[in-house]
Amino acid sequence: MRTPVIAGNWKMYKTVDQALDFLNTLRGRSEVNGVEQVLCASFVSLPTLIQATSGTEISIGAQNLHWEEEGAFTGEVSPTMLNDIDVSYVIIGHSERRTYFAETDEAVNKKTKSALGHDLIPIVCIGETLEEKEADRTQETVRDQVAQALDGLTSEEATRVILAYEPVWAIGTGKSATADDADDVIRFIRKAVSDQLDPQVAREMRILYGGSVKPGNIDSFLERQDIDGALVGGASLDPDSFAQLVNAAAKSGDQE
Ligand SMILES: O=C[C@H](O)COP(=O)(O)O
Repeated sequence: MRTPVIAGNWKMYKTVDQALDFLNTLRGRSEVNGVEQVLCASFVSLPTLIQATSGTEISIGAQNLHWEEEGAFTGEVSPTMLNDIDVSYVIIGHSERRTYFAETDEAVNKKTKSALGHDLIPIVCIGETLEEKEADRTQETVRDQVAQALDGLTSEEATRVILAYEPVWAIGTGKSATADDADDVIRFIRKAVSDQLDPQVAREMRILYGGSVKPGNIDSFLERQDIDGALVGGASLDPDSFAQLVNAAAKSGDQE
């Protein structure tokens, strides 16, 4: 059985004090069993958040990393540095990084390998743009992104990857994919993983949906067998709404 994951992507929101306020309000409100809850915050807040969540069921993730361990790469953060402060997860290849920071599939692959080599759990984002969707190229796009992200990984490594299917047109727009459409694409992704690696990896790999997920629509995604949780932007910024998402996922895990 795959443990559901609710990962909040705080993007470039929240100062250190605001991050701590969030945790203080969240305390005791989110279910601790049967679900992995992850908060992916800015690099600046990570050490404080890790200290504040020590001994709790909340895990902390970064939103990016460089694949090299060290070097002359101004402004970058290495996997070794994330290890040093006990970060557990890292988002890789988010569409905002692909669009605004020219992150390529090749870089996504290098970062994924580097994260795995440093015991970080990569949350690798894939998804089609509106233009690709309208040209009926959703499957082709996600298949290529998955193929390149997982290229060269062993089955054992690939099983540790979490994929997040985030249609770019659904991110921050309030217009989520329908559960039917998300489910269709995620089943297609599972089949692609099975063809590329092996059926067991496809059965064990967690695949999340992301794009305008909120407490009001999370159940429709979680009730689909192939959707293992969500990567959430806007609705993860509020502790009450994040707790509701986590609790919904814990409940969905109970029912399986
Ligand atoms: O990483 C999260 C996604 O970009 C989704 O953001 P959103 O929930 O605000 O649409």
